[in-house]
Amino acid sequence: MTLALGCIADDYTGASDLANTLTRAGLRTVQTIGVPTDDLKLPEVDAVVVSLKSRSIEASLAVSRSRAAETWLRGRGASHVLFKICSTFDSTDAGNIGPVMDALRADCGEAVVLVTPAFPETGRTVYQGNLFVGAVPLNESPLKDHPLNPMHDSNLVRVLARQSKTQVGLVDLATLTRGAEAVRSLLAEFSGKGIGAAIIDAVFDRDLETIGLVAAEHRLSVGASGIGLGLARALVSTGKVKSAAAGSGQGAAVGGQVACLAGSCSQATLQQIANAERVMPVLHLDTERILTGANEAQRALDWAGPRLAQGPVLIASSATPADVAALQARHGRDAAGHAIEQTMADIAENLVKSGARRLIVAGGETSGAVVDRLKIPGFLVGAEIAAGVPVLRAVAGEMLLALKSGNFGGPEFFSDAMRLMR
Ligand SMILES: Nc1ncnc2c1ncn2[C@@H]1O[C@H](COP(=O)(O)OP(=O)(O)O)[C@@H](O)[C@H]1O
Ligand SMILES: O=C(O)[C@H](O)C(=O)COP(=O)(O)O
Repeated sequence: MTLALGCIADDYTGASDLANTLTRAGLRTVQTIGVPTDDLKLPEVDAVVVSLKSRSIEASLAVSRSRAAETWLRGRGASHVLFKICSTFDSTDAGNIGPVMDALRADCGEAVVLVTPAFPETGRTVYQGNLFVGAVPLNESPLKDHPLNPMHDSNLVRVLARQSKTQVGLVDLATLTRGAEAVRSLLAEFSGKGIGAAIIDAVFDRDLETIGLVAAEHRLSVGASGIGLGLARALVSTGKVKSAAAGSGQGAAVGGQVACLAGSCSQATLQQIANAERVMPVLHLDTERILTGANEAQRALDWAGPRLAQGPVLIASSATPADVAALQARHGRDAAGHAIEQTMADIAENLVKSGARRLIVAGGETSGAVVDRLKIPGFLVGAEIAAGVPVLRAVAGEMLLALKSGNFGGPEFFSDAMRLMR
């Protein structure tokens, strides 16, 4: 296997989002869970997206796991590695975007790392280094209330500089619109000044083409699916990759019961759950019971059993920012997050034991806990349900999953997903 592109994603929904983007841009892509073991049979692909659950763990662990993934990818020919982060730059001043970028940059000797979370297709744009989510700056968006990585500063040059040992510059939109040569010149200037990373503006889809052309000449970049799209387009347009029709994840129906699990507390997911209540039974978990040791997973399984025989169900821990904050005040942010993720994993494991073969999971950390517990080693990419959310076919075992980024998907996402997951 000689890879054209290696990717390291800091959460599983983000990995799935990127694998979808690369596939639709013509790259044969597989998403692995962690660094693949040697006995995992992978198809011939142009790109591998290694999923890590490293966005909200201790920075040194995130660094070591990312470096192991980088070694595996470079060992299979990847001349460029994309460190895939959230399109809303989910991180804290402790990391992990900065520390991981610094380590990967040192490993490959990259002069200047291009960094952008822009993904215009999903309303993520960057202007003068400031990240916008739709029409509002990041720090005024629902991401200010994220349970684990609340974002309070929209200026990514400042945000990254607080996390990184690398000096951070800005490639502004005016430079970008002058084309690849103007970007190259500015990056050369940065390198001469010891600036080792640059946030690059992007507002329109076409901006990604310029970014991809320049990024593909480097060994490392950091960003969301937008820069991934730019890289994929550059690899195809320069002839390094022959564009392939999407399709590896399409295939025979798997059948079996369908279950939806929501751990995301994003505004989009809360709305999607509310809409799902009109079409399927929904159980709202009692998170206080989870944190005080009651077996809420068993209660959920007792509730779901008879209903699954009739059709899909949705089990959610999701709550409003006020309720999330209250639970965290009583039990601690990390303790609450971990306990609820593990309860979701308990539920998923037993639903699969009882016959579920199609799982729709909302939330990146939640997806990580569920997929790790199910010991799924990787996924092939199927049909796109919504921007950034594909149907995933497990490479081992007859299962279909959808791992929905918290903020992605339309109002009827759960119904939309079930229509495509047969
Ligand atoms: N009711 C709740 N109160 C507090 N934390 C919660 C609640 N429900 C879920 N969580 C936690 O919030 C975090 C959601 O993160 P994640 O699954 O990545 O969603 P998103 O994709 O929206 O970021 C997880 O750690 C999850 O366990
Ligand atoms: O928004 C993105 O770029 C990705 O889809 C992602 O990283 C989502 O993370 P989340 O935790 O599921 O919101």
